[in-house]
Amino acid sequence: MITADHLTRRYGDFTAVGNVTFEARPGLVTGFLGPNGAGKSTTMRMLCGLTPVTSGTAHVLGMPFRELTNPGRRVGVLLDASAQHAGRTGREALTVSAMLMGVGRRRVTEVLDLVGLTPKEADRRVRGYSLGMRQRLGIANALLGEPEVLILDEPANGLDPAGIRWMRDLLRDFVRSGGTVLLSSHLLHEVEKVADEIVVIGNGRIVAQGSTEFLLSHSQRSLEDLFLDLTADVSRDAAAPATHESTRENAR
Ligand SMILES: Nc1ncnc2c1ncn2[C@@H]1O[C@H](COP(=O)(O)OP(=O)(O)OP(=O)(O)O)[C@@H](O)[C@H]1O
Repeated sequence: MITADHLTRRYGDFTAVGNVTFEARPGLVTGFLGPNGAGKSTTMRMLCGLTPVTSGTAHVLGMPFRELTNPGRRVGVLLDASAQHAGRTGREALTVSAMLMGVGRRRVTEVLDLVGLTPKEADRRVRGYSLGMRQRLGIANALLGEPEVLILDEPANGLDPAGIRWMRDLLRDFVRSGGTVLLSSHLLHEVEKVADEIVVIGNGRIVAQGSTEFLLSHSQRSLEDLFLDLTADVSRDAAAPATHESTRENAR
């Protein structure tokens, strides 16, 4: 379970994230959508204790992320695939993480195989990796500790079509076995296929949330049309965030 409760982050006078409240529940993929600069990464960083909150609370598995002992064994995080040590090989990067988490080396080979990085690719330095390969390595790192929760910021970015399908199957399998997934993405067709629940953020505020089925059945439109409508003119001065009911009005 992931819980954001009135989560707010200000930079000076600017509210990057304001009063964001939502849950991502076990057994479900929760899609986190919003235009560029809407506040998705800031929210995810607050959930992972990497950006301090101005007010509100962020809990993962019932506690602040920073209070989890050995967090990598509980929560798999991919926030920035390019933030990997360029001078290490993929295998070395994973081996260091495995050592920190107390995970056996065999798991490194397992996750490399799982994400489709060949032994030859795994032994190349990360600086020579394509975006898709970095993304696969980041996903491998998130899966390394066999966590219960995945927090993934645009994990499909740079993946080829086979990779995107693989990712979808992986996430569906993960939640089928009781895991929790929070996933941000700009690939709306993909989110429509993979997400059970959707949270839409615009200018730092939640503009809609609910089950994918609910949102789509009430709008009678694609997720792309609904998203573009909901985020077309989100005003920073807008009143309280939309709930299921007001989303229903919007979606008509
Ligand atoms: N350290 C910072 N200092 C000042 N402003 C920041 C900082 N970090 C983020 N912001 C601002 O907060 C807002 C939200 O940024 P964020 O990266 O969370 O958006 P996003 O929804 O993830 O966007 P994208 O889809 O482009 O990745 C943006 O206006 C951004 O410029």
